[in-house]
Amino acid sequence: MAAPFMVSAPGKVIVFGEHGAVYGQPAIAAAISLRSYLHVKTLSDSERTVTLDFKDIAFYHTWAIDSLPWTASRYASARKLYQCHGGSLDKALLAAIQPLVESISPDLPLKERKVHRGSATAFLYLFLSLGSPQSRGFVYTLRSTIPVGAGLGSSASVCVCLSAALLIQGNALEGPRRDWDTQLERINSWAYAGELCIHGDPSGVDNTVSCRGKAVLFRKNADRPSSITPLDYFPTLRLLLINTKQARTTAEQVKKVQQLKEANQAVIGPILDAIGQVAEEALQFLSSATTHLDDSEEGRAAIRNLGRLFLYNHGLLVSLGASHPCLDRVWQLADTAQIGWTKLTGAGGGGCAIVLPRPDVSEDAVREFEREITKEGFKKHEAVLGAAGVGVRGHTVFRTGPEGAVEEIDEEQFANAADARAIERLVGLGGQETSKGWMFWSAR
Ligand SMILES: Nc1ncnc2c1ncn2[C@@H]1O[C@H](COP(=O)(O)OP(=O)(O)OP(=O)(O)O)[C@@H](O)[C@H]1O
Ligand SMILES: C[C@@](O)(CCO)CC(=O)[O-]
Repeated sequence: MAAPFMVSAPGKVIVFGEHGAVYGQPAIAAAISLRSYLHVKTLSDSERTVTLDFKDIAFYHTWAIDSLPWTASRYASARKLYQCHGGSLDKALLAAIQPLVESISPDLPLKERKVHRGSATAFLYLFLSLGSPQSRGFVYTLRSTIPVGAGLGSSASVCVCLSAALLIQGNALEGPRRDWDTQLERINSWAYAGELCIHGDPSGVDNTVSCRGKAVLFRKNADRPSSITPLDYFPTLRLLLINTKQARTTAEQVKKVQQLKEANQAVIGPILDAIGQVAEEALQFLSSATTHLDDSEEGRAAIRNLGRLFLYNHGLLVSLGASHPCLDRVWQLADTAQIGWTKLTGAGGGGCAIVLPRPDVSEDAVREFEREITKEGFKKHEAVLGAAGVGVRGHTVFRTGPEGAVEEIDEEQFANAADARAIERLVGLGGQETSKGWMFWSAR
């Protein structure tokens, strides 16, 4: 029986360019140290079932492998090539999955049912595309330190984990030690298919940065693959990440902007273009050899310049209706106390804001701001930008495994870890990372 293994992928913040990204404008996104972790256990020959144990959304479901609609998968014959997915989903496969998904969590309120069904759709689509009717049974246990529905790319990191795990199980990856760019493309293309199942019409920026890690400039192209430029020089920016805990879904937010655009192209089109212009200007500025975000007078001026771009970007998103009174409140608190420049991040409508502190702000003022934020019921997350992308842990997954002995992670302990810190301690990654036993498909 194959030994258990674990894959992991990070969440993200969009620093500039959300919503514009859906319409082909550039966006700058960075991976964060909050991550999803997927533990994969192979069952014995006689147990021909596949189980999802997605703890963060309290979703547990088992399917008999023989009962799945294998004949609907157009990939069945091409599976051995593991060809990358195009920009749209296979409608016949989606339709075949639908009855299975509709029977999930029937007694839960609609909102929770939708959450379960989104994840189940993404999983079944990928399992039927990349698995096989002769497949062994598996249990997939997922834990994440990324808050769900907060604009931090939780769904993308889940989709990257599922794609990587299923490709590993299908022997379609050679391991991070060689030709990792091709492998990353493969993982990313299937992760995007998962995102399409959950989000409707996403740009692909979230799964791309989750896959590759660090920071990227992303641009969706209509008629050819998206352009992805790794931003290896991306500076260590100090950002405060404030979660308003106001849940919303990316799919609904993207749809709202789409409807706005359809209703008034003449006004909304230029706003989306301007969002792209801000990202463009930020890129030129950040990639300039003369930009240093240090404590010198020039460094301080550079941070103020970035703050100005935060201001523009947020204002444009507000005019698209992407803000929320809670996000406005974060903005107001940070502005009144002269803490720094605030911008919503991700799809908006709730979720998270990022605050770029002024270069001259005192630590006392930041602490007071954090107290105010907590009083409002918001939560500050500690997140380091520029984290590693998709990774794998397990000695026997690839021929060239990690160096040194790697202890197996106890599935029970992982499934029942009390909180984010306990998960990170157990897996040796995330904020407390030692990364022992982990291998990543990109240079760290
Ligand atoms: N930890 C998780 N476990 C299982 N499924 C998840 C998890 N996180 C996200 N999902 C799936 O993705 C959906 C979340 O999408 P949603 O738009 O609410 O947030 P997000 O991905 O966190 O935000 P964004 O795309 O703006 O960064 C959920 O409804 C669920 O189906
Ligand atoms: C709102 C959006 O631009 C970012 C979501 O993180 C949607 C997308 O690009 O897929």
